[in-house]
Amino acid sequence: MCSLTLGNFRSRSRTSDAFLSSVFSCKVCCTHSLRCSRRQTKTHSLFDSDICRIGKTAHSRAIFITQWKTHVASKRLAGRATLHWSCKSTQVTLEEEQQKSSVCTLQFKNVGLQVGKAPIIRDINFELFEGEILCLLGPSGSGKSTVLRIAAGLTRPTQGSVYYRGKELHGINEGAAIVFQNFALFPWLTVSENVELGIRSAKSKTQRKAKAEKAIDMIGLDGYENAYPKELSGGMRQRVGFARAIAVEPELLCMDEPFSALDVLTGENLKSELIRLWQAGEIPTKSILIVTHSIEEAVGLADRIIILGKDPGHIRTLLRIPLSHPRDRKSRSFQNLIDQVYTLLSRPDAPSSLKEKIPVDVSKKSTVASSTKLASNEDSKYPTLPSVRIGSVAGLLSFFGDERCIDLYRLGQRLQLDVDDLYPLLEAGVILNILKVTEGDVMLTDQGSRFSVASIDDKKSMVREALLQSEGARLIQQIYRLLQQTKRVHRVPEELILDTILEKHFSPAESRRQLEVAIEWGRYAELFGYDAPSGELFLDEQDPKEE
Ligand SMILES: Nc1ncnc2c1ncn2[C@@H]1O[C@H](COP(=O)(O)OP(=O)(O)OP(=O)(O)O)[C@@H](O)[C@H]1O
Repeated sequence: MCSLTLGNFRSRSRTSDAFLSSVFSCKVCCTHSLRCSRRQTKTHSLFDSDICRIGKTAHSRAIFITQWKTHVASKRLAGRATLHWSCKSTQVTLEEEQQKSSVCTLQFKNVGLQVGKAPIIRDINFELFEGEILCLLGPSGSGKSTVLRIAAGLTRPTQGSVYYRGKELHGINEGAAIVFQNFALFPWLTVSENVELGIRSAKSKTQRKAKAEKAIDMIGLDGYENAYPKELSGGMRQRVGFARAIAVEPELLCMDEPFSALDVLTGENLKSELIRLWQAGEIPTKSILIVTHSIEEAVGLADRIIILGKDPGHIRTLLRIPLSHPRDRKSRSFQNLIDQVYTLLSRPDAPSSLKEKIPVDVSKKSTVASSTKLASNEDSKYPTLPSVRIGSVAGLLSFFGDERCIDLYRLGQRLQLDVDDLYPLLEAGVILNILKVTEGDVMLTDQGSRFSVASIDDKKSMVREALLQSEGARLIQQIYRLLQQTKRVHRVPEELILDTILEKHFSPAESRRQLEVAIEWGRYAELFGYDAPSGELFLDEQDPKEE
């Protein structure tokens, strides 16, 4: 038994849920009723199975539903089938509750990756179905590219399994092709040669050439076959990247921020062409997995969005986008989804490792050495410090003007910042107790209101207090405590902090980044200083030049 859900209809007719239920003889949930009548529903023989030919009127959609139900029943598809469409849309989006079709292309089961001692991702579970575009969205460092690389078989997970078309993946995924953010073209090869490079399925050179030519034509690069990458604009180079991926006729197309290196208009153009090729079935691709850090891009493209959190990378939530293509970005439903995703992304994770609170001295001048040993918190992961300057967070407050509360999306627009840039600023604001993020809104806390009008000295002492108390700043607290514990000199080489604290929790690159942020924040708060020539951190009560 399947059930159909009709979503987002304006309530404007006499037709009730009960009526639809009787017509379709299966469970029908209507959020609103649909204009149709018995006479109209009886004309269902007019229906053509081609979805594109569904009319714009409500009754032709109703006919479609009838047919869809029959279709679902005849195919004996498992699970709940769901039919969605938006009241403003002229087309129908068809989805089953969890999938577009019941054929699973890719499956991640409890997938994790650990590099050395550093966990990169953990417990990644999801399925990607035929006919589906799945977006991986999340802050920097949440493991989006890692998941994509694992799907393409370029990285081998250290935990769990990946299945491609039901078979466990070992090595390169032969059914997948990948499009990279930075195009990854060979500069010494022509467009044709770059595209031909990946085609392994061809039996002869002629066949390989023909496949490359077809992909080049399809992606609008004809005339440029003999050009070298340096002769092409960024947009054209990425077209070569797409052509190279399409030429291998992949069933799974993996894309790692493919539009982010392009200017907005070029990116939009390429995106809409890709969607057109995909919808028209001109490319053999069955499923698309795409990494982005742009909410608008994710909502604009995806059927489902996986929102990832970090420390280590994990799935926070999975969201369905019940909109048809082409999507109207100005529509209320589109904007609502953007708000929803913003909210989900900006709601801080509550890392389990933060349950224990470290006792610290709130007073900067305190010389009482904590009896807590350095090792006491070694095993619990430090929350990642967002890589932003305190000055930028302070600057953010000026965009509030007289308001205490601003919608996240509006704030992003006001600042002209994408989520990847806005998110760390908000995270820092929360750590510093000057911002609060709830349900799609950013609010100034009382402390935030005081901070925005405070003198520089007062700002510093507010930051100092927040850093010593906030659970999100445990790394800074640990460094501060270590410096206090170091007898007399109160100096510690940065290498020691990297070795004993950071590299147990982060990759080497991230460790270095975390150290830089900790130094920048610690300096601002006058908790500790950094002597670049010796590479040592020292308690701020000491001036290194005096020694
Ligand atoms: N092979 C590796 N060795 C060490 N660290 C790694 C490795 N692969 C990934 N990392 C680290 O894992 C984290 C996640 O990386 P990944 O590139 O997957 O994240 P992302 O969400 O795609 O980030 P971005 O949006 O910045 O590209 C990063 O901190 C990265 O430095």
